[in-house]
Amino acid sequence: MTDWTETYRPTTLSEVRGNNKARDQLEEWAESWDDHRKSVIVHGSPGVGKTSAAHALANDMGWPVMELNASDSRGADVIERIAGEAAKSGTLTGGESGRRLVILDEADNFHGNADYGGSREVTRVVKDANQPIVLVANEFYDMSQSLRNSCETIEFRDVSKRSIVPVLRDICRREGVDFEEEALEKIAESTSGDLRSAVNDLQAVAEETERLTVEDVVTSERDTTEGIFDFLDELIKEKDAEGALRASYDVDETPDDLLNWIEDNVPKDYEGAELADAYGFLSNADRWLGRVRATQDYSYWRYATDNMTAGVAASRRGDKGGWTRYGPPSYWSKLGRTKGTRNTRDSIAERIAEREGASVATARREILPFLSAMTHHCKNRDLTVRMAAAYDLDEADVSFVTGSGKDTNKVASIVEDADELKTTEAVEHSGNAFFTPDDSRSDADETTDGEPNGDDEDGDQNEQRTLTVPEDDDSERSATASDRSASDDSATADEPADDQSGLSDFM
Ligand SMILES: Nc1ncnc2c1ncn2[C@@H]1O[C@H](COP(=O)(O)OP(=O)(O)OP(=O)(O)O)[C@@H](O)[C@H]1O
Repeated sequence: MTDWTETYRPTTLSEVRGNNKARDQLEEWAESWDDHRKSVIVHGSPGVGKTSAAHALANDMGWPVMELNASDSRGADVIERIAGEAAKSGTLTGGESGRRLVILDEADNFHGNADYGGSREVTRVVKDANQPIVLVANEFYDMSQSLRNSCETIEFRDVSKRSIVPVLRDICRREGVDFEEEALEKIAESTSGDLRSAVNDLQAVAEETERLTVEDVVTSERDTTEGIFDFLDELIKEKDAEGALRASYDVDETPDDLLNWIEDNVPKDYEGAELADAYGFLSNADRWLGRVRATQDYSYWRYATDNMTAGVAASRRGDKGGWTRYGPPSYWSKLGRTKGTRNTRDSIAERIAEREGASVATARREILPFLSAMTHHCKNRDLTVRMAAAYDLDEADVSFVTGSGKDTNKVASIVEDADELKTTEAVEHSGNAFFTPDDSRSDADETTDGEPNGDDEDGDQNEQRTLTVPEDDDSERSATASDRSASDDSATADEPADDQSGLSDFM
């Protein structure tokens, strides 16, 4: 059976769904390339169509493609030869115009890796290019600043459920699969903005059934996640080090995902010294995973797995009983997985901790994810400005917390306003915690209203602070601070960690 993600890969830009703005920008970039001669970085989460868009663009423009993948090629000379030559040569077998499109996939993996010549080499090639180059990356900030500065930037957002469903519907029709509309919605919902996963899930379920129903989707979800819940129980509560390692062999998760699952759930049962020890092992595991990413040497996975399983089990002190509500890893914890983002995250968490009188761990695991959800894409501008002022956030920080592009005017103007706000008395002398999302309503004006009204006279009837959190271009979701105390099993792309206790407990 052919892979549907390949069969239904967009061949023209108009088939790239859910990122209209980015798509238009890409087209514009290509059409005006002769005038500006800049390369472009296309970045965003996995499976949202970045690489497909680059290929579709080449197709639309009639440009042959030359693709280079960071992990396939070893050594600076290879980069030089392929990207350099291709970039310089206007006469190679190009299209009618002599143009060809160079696609540098996994461009965030070149960074700091001597084997690949590091990012300096790439930056040089990219700067000197005589042909258009698209650099595709998941992690914008894993690329060096000079590389980022020498390129235009286009962000691909997670694909909204609303955009995913029609893609699935279309595939079903073309494959002759009968379906319940709701089943498609369920798939779209559970794949959190990743269109490739949605298509994969659709294919997996559709192959097992005559008519695709919601029940099929739910059953298949349960089958794939049941294993992990049993494993967490064994790891966290029951098995010794060796048993935990063995149990992990049966779990159908990548080490990266497994680490996220463990990291998010271990604090539900461990505390104090045992938790600190467990985190120590998890951060070792994380380092090994980083090494795998940097070198593509998968033999390091073993050390990562040893640490996250045997290490965590060995950290346990005393018996653990009872039933624990484990939950899937949050989008947020996945974000902390790379060095660049982790450093930014930790430095912001430290500032939050200081101001709020909370521990850094609480700031990182509880407060920051919450703020991130509330200021998603800076839509709640007023709140974002106040937050930036309260925690001294610069543009990179604001971009990190909100998910907005760092170089956007929006982020720059927020930081400017925050600087201004910092000089006003209100903030200087407040000394109050900025973050008070509990129900005490003691200083409602410090936190937020949904409107960017800029005045401070709203210490009124804020019974419940309702914040409108935009999900993406075409849909909106609302959340209230106190809603967050209620446990919610479903982790979606932009929701913070499932926090059983409610944030107010930590304040
Ligand atoms: N926006 C989209 N519109 C249509 N199909 C898409 C889109 N995004 C992803 N797909 C489907 O998912 C597959 C994988 O997409 P693609 O490889 O382009 O994603 P990506 O963002 O480059 O991910 P990665 O960073 O993991 O390479 C495509 O072949 C296509 O089937």
